[in-house]
Amino acid sequence: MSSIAAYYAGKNVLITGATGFMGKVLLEKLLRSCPEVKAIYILVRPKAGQSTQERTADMIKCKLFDQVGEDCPDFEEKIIPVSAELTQPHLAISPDDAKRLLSCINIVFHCAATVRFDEPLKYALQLNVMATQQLLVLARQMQYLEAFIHISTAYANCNRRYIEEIIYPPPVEPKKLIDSVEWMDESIIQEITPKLIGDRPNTYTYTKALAEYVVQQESSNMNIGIIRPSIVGASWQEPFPGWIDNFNGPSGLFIAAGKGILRTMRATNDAVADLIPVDVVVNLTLAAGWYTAVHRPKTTLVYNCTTGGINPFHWGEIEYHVVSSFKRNPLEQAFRRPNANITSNYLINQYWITVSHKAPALVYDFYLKLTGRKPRMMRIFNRLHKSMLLLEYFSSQSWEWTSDNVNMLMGQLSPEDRRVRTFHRALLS
Ligand SMILES: CCCCCCCC/C=C/CCCCCCCC(=O)SCCNC(=O)CCNC(=O)[C@H](O)C(C)(C)COP(=O)(O)OP(=O)(O)OC[C@H]1O[C@@H](n2cnc3c(N)ncnc32)[C@H](O)[C@@H]1OP(=O)(O)O
Ligand SMILES: NC(=O)C1=CN([C@@H]2O[C@H](COP(=O)(O)OP(=O)(O)OC[C@H]3O[C@@H](n4cnc5c(N)ncnc54)[C@H](OP(=O)(O)O)[C@@H]3O)[C@@H](O)[C@H]2O)C=CC1
Repeated sequence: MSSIAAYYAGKNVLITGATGFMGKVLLEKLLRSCPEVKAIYILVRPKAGQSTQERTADMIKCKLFDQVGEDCPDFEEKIIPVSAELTQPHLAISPDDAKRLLSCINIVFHCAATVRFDEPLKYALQLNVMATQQLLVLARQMQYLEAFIHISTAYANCNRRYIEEIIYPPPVEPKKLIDSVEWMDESIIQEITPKLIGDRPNTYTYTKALAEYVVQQESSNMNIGIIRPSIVGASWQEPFPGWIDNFNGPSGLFIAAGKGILRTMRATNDAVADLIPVDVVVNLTLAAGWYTAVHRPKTTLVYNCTTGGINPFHWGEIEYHVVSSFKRNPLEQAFRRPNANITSNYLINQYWITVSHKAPALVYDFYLKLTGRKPRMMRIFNRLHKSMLLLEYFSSQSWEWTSDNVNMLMGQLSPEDRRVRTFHRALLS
């Protein structure tokens, strides 16, 4: 058994955000690669009329868990759903559940967050910063806690071009901001948000930067690790290639291009597209949990989980591969044949948006109306244009991240672990 799997044997793990894209993959990999893990507690909020238990039961039916179902048929018994709502006081965890968590948890992986770029600042603060503070309060009381791993983003400091594996001073003292927004009317907060976030593009990156600072300041004597993934895409190898369950980041735009809807997008051809497969991120995350608990670094280590510095890929190449892949494997019910082009020129992009997005949408909606059907194309294009506007910031420029801690972590792995947990070699190939 690899030393990482040996470490997690007999341990009780807590995951927040386990129903999310990355959280699911983390849960699955832990169950499959560390079969001796004792229990995995997952904080799951009731949602859309489903209880915590019902949501969990539904979640593990998804294809992602097929492999672990074959390898470890009783894996479900290791998953212990705990009802929580991270924006509520004490995370809305019942006193009994809290007592149980305090008495047994050895490692925490904090994945839960709002990743929306257009999230109102107050909510983004509540979930990405205040919930993290609440979780740290809980973690500090855990009698047997060995490591607390916080999932941040490589773009938390995207207002810098060169980003080291350190926690930068926050744009504002989080407590001051939290106290101010407590009493402010939503409309006032909305008014001042652009000024507050300053040279960051959205409330997401802003609050993720604040969260890192809070983790550093409020972790007292806990062993902390911070993971900063860049743009997380579909799985590369595990449990099978190509698994993803959302339209976030470029994924939605790739689909829109494959459906022949997206024909033009503002991006810079030679800007680095720092995409990283979700299974590679999860392998690094589990390795960091092991390293933090076993080697107990004196300071909080930050891991820039990025690819641009190791095996750079560019948006111009993405354009080529996305279009050629969908030409070879066309999507069903495509609106048109895939033929997307990126351009860094605003006017050219606006021209193509008019000619190859809006005009065809109007014509097609007119045809739908004529044939007694509900027009829908313009609505789809408006939603797509909103996504594109929010994502352009990230596809029009490049960043450089150091990766000394990631390299160090790789160096600590045994040959067996390197085989089981590719998070570096994969990027070199
Ligand atoms: C040849 C092609 C070339 C392409 C070039 C690509 C360049 C693009 C580069 C991109 C870089 C990305 C950099 C990310 C860096 C940071 C990473 C991280 O750290 S965190 C993760 C990132 N977070 C996000 O990606 C959230 C971004 N998304 C949002 O904030 C929202 O989705 C938003 C504001 C864009 C839209 O919000 P709404 O409210 O209008 O829509 P909603 O509620 O999200 O979704 C409504 C429905 O539309 C689908 N949808 C959402 N986005 C879509 C999309 N882009 N394409 C298609 N469908 C989409 C959803 O699945 C949903 O479907 P239902 O109603 O549930 O059935
Ligand atoms: N995807 C990416 O490209 C990247 C993601 N990250 C980071 O990785 C982490 C996970 O991201 P990702 O998996 O993409 O995000 P998702 O949006 O897929 O998942 C978010 C998770 O947080 C949970 N959550 C949200 N609000 C609450 C709440 N109020 N109470 C309890 N749980 C809640 C969601 O639960 P529910 O199912 O109930 O909504 C879900 O499990 C985040 O911290 C993000 O910043 C970093 C870099 C890139």
